Amino acid sequence: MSDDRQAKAFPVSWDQFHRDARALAWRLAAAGPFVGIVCITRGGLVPAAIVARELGLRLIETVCIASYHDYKTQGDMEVLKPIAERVTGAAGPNGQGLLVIDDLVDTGSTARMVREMLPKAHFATVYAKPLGRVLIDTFVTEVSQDTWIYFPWDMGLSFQPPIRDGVA
Ligand SMILES: O=P(O)(O)OC[C@H]1O[C@H](OP(=O)(O)OP(=O)(O)O)[C@H](O)[C@@H]1O
Ligand SMILES: Nc1nc2[nH]cnc2c(=O)[nH]1
Ligand SMILES: [Mg+2]
Repeated sequence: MSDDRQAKAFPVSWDQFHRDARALAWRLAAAGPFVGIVCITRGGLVPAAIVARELGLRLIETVCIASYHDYKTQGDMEVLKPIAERVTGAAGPNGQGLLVIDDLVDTGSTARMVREMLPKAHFATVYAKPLGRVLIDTFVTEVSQDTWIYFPWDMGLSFQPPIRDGVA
């Protein structure tokens, strides 16, 4: 989503993210068991840590994919690091028993690419937009396609001018 005129901002605090990632873990507890996690970097690292703690999983792998090279603009997908054979070897055929985690699915391009690597894995995200949600087995909150989610690791506290100062 790159049209700023339509974009709705959805800022997520650390507290909120922790609650939502825990809610994801509750849902995944009923969908497992899983032999390990493959998190899609970088956004998947934080929810993967929370879910791994809740589900007692210690085999954690990354698949490193870059696509949004500029803020809000998706470019060519690049796999910077594939999934280690040692991890796929611990799972069933085609990734059966592996849990793939990302922070969100938007257009679905990232999830689609990882799905090709692990067709039978269970895909989970904390947030989902309509275009990509069909690719995800478990998610917590759906937001509209014209929403931009701001994660707590992308934000900081800043001064807000009093409302009165903005009133003409
Ligand atoms: O469904 P899509 O349209 O593919 O978009 C979703 C992906 O975009 C973001 O990652 P990004 O590529 O920005 O990299 P990052 O996780 O390193 O921030 C997000 O973390 C997802 O991985
Ligand atoms: N932070 C963030 N990254 C994204 N990548 C694709 N969609 C989004 C989004 O809504 N927020
Ligand atoms: Mg990402």
